[in-house]
Parts: sequence; structure tokens; C-alpha cells
Amino acid sequence: MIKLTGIEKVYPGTNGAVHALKGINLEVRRGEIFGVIGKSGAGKSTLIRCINMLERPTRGSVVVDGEELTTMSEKNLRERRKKIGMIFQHFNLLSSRTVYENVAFPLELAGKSKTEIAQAVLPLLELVGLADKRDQYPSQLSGGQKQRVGIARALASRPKVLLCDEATSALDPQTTQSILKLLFDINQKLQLTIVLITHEMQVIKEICDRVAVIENGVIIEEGPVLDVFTRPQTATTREFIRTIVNHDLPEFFANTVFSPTPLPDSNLILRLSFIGRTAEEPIIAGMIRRFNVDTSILYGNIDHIKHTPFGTLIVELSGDQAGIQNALNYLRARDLGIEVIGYVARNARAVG
Ligand SMILES: Nc1ncnc2c1ncn2[C@@H]1O[C@H](COP(=O)(O)OP(=O)(O)OP(=O)(O)O)[C@@H](O)[C@H]1O
Repeated sequence: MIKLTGIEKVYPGTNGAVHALKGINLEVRRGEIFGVIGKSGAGKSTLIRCINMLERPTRGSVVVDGEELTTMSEKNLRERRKKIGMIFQHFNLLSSRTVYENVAFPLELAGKSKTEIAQAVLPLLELVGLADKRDQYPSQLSGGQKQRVGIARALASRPKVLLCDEATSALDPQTTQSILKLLFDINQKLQLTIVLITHEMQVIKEICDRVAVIENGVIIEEGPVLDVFTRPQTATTREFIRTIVNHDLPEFFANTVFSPTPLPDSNLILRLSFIGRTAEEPIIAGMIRRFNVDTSILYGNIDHIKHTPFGTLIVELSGDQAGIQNALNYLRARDLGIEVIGYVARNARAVG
């Protein structure tokens, strides 16, 4: 649905040029919710604005629904942009217009009749749950309600793609949840392709199918959200995940130095992630039965990524080193995420 190839963006600046995007390649499939996460200044806004040419890339190609946008005239671009809706962090509503008039605005610009506009706007207000607020002004609405107006307005020209520029960053956690649920419902009902940018991993976890992590204008990691959560490849991704998944070790390990290799008389500490069906399989029980190892569960948690169960366990394996290695190999052959935290002297916990 969207294909970005070799996208570079250089902003000229008084203190020298800023290379905001340095060769981005990205493909977003039809009907999916694709998230781009990155820290402040990573290039997220620039990237999402390149998709609808609000920002023209310095180099590279942007294809949306089979059409190359970078070589298109402004006139043709204006037409194509109707198929790419956008919502913003600060909603960008017109304060002198009512809810109804804000949603009607793009249709008025497109020259639609009053009847056509009413036929389009009223169902949209129903869809976003604001039918009873149609005559209110933005100043009379909460942040969440304003974003609902933004969403209805973005959908008015029946886009195929919805771009969300930090759409929930100005909202409290509960309102964020309700807006994310609305975006998910719209994605399902209208088969709309959604691209969102965010600095919050919670947003990615709630609704995205796939995610790309951007840093310094480069995509450093990309994949299905479940894979990225359970097998993060970069320190930055691990940092983002840590904001929502408890990665802290139990307190009694606070001063422990872990060895990456076995020491004499040491126990192995592992962090295991179970996804979907593996969360229901008796993997640990199977391991204990087969190998001569004792297993202590130090931490356990179950959560959901989109609608898939996702469990985390921190376990300590003790026994002879051959047994521990066999148990580790057994776990590695299973479909679960394994992070070797390290080996600790057998008495570490008593001492720590
Ligand atoms: N119009 C501009 N002129 C010059 N430099 C710019 C312009 N817009 C962005 N930049 C620079 O490009 C880089 C990427 O900015 P961008 O806004 O895309 O990042 P971001 O990840 O969206 O950050 P934030 O979350 O803080 O908005 C930054 O170094 C920024 O200062």
C-alpha cells in the first residue's frame, strides 16, 4: 500500500544542513496498522509527512496505492492527498466552526452539495461517538472528543490511508486507550491502512501489527510487534520495551555481577517470553522432568500485545553444568524468546 525507497531529507539550516532522514526503506501493507517509534528528534514527523508530501523528500521514492508521489504535480498531489487522511497531536480543528462544520470542511472544499455533506458527516459522527455534540465548538470539547472530531474529519474524504502524527500524545492514559480502540475499530470496519508515529511503546503494543524503530534518521529495527517485543535486537528497542514490560530483576540481584559464561558452582538466570499458544504449553514442567535441574521462578507476568497473550518469566536454573546446558538447549529449541541474563555464584542470593 505504501512503499518508501531510499528516502532522504536534508533541511537547510543557518548552522548547517540537518540530515533528518538518511535512506529510509519501508513497506506498509494494505489494511495493517504500522507503527514508527523513536525518540525526540529521530525523524518520525519528517518521515510521516513525507508519505503525503507535506514534506518533500530530498531523495527517494514514495509510492502510495501504486502511484509515485515524488514526481507528481501539486495539482495532482492535492487530489491524491484526499486518499491519505491525517490526524495530529494538537487536533488542528477550526475553532470558529462546530463539530459538524469541522468534519464537513474537506467536503465543502471538494465542492460537495449540502445533502451529500450531510449524508457523509452524520454517519461519521455516529462512528466516532459524537452525534450528540454536532453543534458544539472545539473549545467545549475534551481532548479525546477533539481527536474524535479530527478522526471524523480525516475520514470524510474516504481515505485509504490514515496517518496519525502522535495522535494520543496530548491525551491522558484512559483517553489514549479509547482513541486507540477507535482507531482499531476503524481499521477493522473500513479496512483502512493506518500509519502512526509515537514515542510511546504502549501505543505500539495496543494496536500495531508491525513496528519500525527509527533513530537518527535510520530504521534500526523492524518487524511484527510480537517479534520485536520478544526478540529486540537493539539497545534502543530494549529501552522502549522496558518502559512497559517489567525488565527489572528482583531486588536481591541488585548488586550482583552476572557472568556471561558458566562459573564453577553457578546458577543460570534466564528471562523467557511466551507468546500466544506457547504461553499455554507446559514447557517449564517438561524441562524439569527431562533434566536434572532445579528451577525457581523469580518473576512472572502475563500481558497482551494487541490481542495475543504474552508472558514473561525470570527463572533461575541450578544443578550441574551439563544439566543446565541441556535445559538451556531444550528451551532454545522451543518457540519462545530467551534472554540469558547471566550466571551467578550459587550463594549470590543469600549474600545479596
Ligand atoms: N523544518 C525544519 N527545518 C530544519 N530542521 C528540521 C525541520 N524539521 C525538523 N528538523 C530537524 O530534523 C530532525 C528530525 O526532526 P523530526 O521532527 O522529524 O523528529 P521527531 O522524531 O518527529 O521528533 P519529535 O518527537 O521531537 O517531534 C531534528 O533534528 C529536527 O531538529
